[in-house]
Amino acid sequence: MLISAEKEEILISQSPVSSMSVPESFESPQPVPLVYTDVTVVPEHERNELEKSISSLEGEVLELKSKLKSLDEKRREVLNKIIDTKGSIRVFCRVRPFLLTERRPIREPVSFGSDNVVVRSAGVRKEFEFDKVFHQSATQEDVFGEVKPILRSALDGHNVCVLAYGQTGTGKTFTMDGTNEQPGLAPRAIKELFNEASTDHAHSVTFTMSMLEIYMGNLKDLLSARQSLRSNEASAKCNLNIQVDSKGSVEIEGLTEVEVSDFAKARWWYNKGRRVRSTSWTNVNEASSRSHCLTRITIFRRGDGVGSKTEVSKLWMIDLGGSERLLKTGAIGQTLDEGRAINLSLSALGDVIAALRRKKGHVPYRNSKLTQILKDSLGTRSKVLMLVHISPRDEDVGETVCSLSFTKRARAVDSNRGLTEELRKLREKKILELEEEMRDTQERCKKIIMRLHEAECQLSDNKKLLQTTHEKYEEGIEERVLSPINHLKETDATPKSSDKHVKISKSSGNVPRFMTSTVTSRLRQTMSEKEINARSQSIRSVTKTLTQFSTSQSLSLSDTRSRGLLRRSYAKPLQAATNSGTPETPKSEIKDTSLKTKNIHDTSLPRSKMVTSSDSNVRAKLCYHRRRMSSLT
Ligand SMILES: Nc1ncnc2c1ncn2[C@@H]1O[C@H](COP(=O)(O)OP(=O)(O)OP(=O)(O)O)[C@@H](O)[C@H]1O
Repeated sequence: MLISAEKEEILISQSPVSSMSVPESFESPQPVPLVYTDVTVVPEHERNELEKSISSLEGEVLELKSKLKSLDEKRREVLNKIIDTKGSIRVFCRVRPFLLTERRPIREPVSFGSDNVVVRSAGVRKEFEFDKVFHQSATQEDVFGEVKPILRSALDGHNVCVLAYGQTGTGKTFTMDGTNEQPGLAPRAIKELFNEASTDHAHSVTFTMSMLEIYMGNLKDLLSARQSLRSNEASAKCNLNIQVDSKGSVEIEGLTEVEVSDFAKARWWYNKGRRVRSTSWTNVNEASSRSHCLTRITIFRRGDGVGSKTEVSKLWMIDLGGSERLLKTGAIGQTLDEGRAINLSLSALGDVIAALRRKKGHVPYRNSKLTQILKDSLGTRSKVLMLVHISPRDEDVGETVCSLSFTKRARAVDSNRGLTEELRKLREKKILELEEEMRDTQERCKKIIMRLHEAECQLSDNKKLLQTTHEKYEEGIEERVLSPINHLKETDATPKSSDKHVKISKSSGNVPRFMTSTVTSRLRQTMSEKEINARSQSIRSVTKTLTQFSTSQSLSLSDTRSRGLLRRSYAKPLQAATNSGTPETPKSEIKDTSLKTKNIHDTSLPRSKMVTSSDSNVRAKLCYHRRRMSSLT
């Protein structure tokens, strides 16, 4: 037998032989020195390694995902604790700066600290406490920074409500919508949701959006296609009904809900809703100040695991109607009605928040449309953030005191004032510790996500490589095994012109990647080539003594494994020639393991495992391959 299939080893002559100007007339296979080259075994070796690497990467990805899941649960827990310790209903105050058209008084009626506001009017000093006060110089970014944590909470499955409250002209719309240059909370929050969702590797998150307006107790769909109708008709036809399902989840019948796949789409719909709101009121005395505008983002969060449920949560961003006391300003007619409606719903909202804050048994949600809609988002599992806006003007002091009093009710119980100094310090310490734990967990999550991303990329690359390798490998076997004898002839023949090399190079381009030579194998091959060149003279004389390739030593190609071996043994030198960029002609020959080469090298090793080299380094390397090859037998 010429080739021992079990040994997976083939002795081939090296391409440099072709440079020895072998006469074309030389019919019988040219006896050449037998040089073992391990390039024939590298592909098998690499494929095995590829498979091993894939299975180890798959294991790592699973492990990382489970670690990420438990860290994510921990992060959720810690965040929830922080929000609960700070208070699930938080009230901030934002003081509007003086506008260019306004005159600054010598003694400003409103002064403020980091968490309190003091109003002086007619010799009376009133102080109000808040979770945070945003001064006149506070930017949109500063405000958003405080809102950000509860957005994370919305993504974690909690219903969240952000409300802008205050007298007309104090900056509610500026805080919620902002301008193109200074975007407000709503566009920033939507962007942040998309950002956060894109980094969530354990869940797939999708969003839908709805916008509506409550005016005089009627609900108007701001994203409806019917908005082309004139304002009055539209409001009449869009009086939507509020439904509560058995689980207590609130739904508004017929309200348009658009799927938003990215921030650009969400922004487009948001702007559309705002436009509809502002244009529909142009004939009605800027009544937009006397309506509430509600934007709802519904979050659908589904785990990657099989059978995992979809969690649904809502983020409400609400620009409330102006809170001024229209009844006391002598308003009449429609303005009076609007004022009544607004005051009713705002006071109902105040009652609900106060009841929740006091953890009172009964929460009066049914007293207004606004509180009915927000029933499932103002509850115990929800997070509420109210931003009270006040004016710095002297003329507005009365309204300022009213607005501040409204929120005083809302935060009467959990406020710091009710706590002793010791308890207050303890609470602050606990919050700091939790925040530290949160940062640490987030940092660990980030590292795991990075590694997970790397591992997934690596895994997908390796899988592609293995797939290509298999396909090409199978194709190669089919093509070449069809006519093995021709193949033998082809490899035995000495190409006459460079055209032949081009052809070879082209065909070798189809050689599977795992069959291409590695850096190490190319190095070994180069060393072997050098060795051959140095010995070319002695080789010439020796060749004559070599045994001719006999028919009894021909290959049996009925065995598929032998075919595979053959194919690999051919493909590799071809590719090596291509890689080297030299027009070398691979003049490969398959030699019998029993070739009489004893006269070349006196060695006890079987000929198939014999390596010729005078260089000790090469010998050492090749010895290693001898060992490896013998271990395959
Ligand atoms: N923090 C701020 N910085 C700069 N300008 C502000 C700020 N707050 C409000 N303004 C400006 O004050 C004016 C009134 O603000 P805005 O319209 O937002 O008030 P509003 O409370 O929403 O009024 P309405 O109830 O009528 O809708 C706007 O011109 C706005 O640009």
